[in-house]
Amino acid sequence: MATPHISAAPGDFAPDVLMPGDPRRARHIAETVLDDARLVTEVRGILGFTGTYEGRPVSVLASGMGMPSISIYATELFRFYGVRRIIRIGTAGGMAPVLEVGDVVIATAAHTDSALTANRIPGIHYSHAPNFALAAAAVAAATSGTHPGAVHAGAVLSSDAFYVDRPSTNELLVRHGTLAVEMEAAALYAVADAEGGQALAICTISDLLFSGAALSADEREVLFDRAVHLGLAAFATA
Ligand SMILES: O=P(O)(O)O[C@H]1O[C@H](CO)[C@@H](O)[C@H]1O
Ligand SMILES: O=c1cc[nH]c(=O)[nH]1
Repeated sequence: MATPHISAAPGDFAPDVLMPGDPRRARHIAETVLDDARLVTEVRGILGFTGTYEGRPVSVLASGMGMPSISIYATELFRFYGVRRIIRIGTAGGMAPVLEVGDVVIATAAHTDSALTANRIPGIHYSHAPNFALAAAAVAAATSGTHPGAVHAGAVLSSDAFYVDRPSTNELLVRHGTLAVEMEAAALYAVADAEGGQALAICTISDLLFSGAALSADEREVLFDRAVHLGLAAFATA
């Protein structure tokens, strides 16, 4: 049973899926974190693998960039492949001055400028929230000492645009507690709600909007191990 965007066979995906934006990050996770990982789909170069982690089946599938793209993959996984939980392993731009490059943000809420989710329930300002058990388990793993390093929990902005100049909007968002900007979490949370699944986004800060500090593209591809292990801990304990 292939879908328009996934060529895997029934049963190829585990119920738990890690979802980075970048297909090469999906391959890196499969090759360095999972045991016995095998490629299960590569339509449009969006790579998906299934293996095990500490004996539990886990899949990893790239989402591509932006809310339309992650909405397609998350919907097809929940609706047609029996997937129950998706954790986005993303990068994000740091907005709040407390953040440093390499910090991890567990997205306990996602604001958005996108009409994609606003149109789901006309007239309603939809609340984009992760599954509470997954978020609580990731926060607990972050504070357990097993995965040291700065981890923050709070709201992100899921933006439709990467290249956009809106300093006053960003300032207001930070004043209202927003930590970082990325481009998928809100849509993932809305799809999970609509499809009866569970979702969470854990993002590594790849650059700082207020200082210009940034990871290189190569570093962005691999420097998210802490986020991956927090996600795997959340799957195991939620
Ligand atoms: O690194 P990923 O997971 O793709 O996430 C961030 O990076 C991309 C933009 O460069 C957007 O997808 C944004 O959300
Ligand atoms: O600034 C950034 C960095 C990563 N992802 C984004 O969407 N924005």
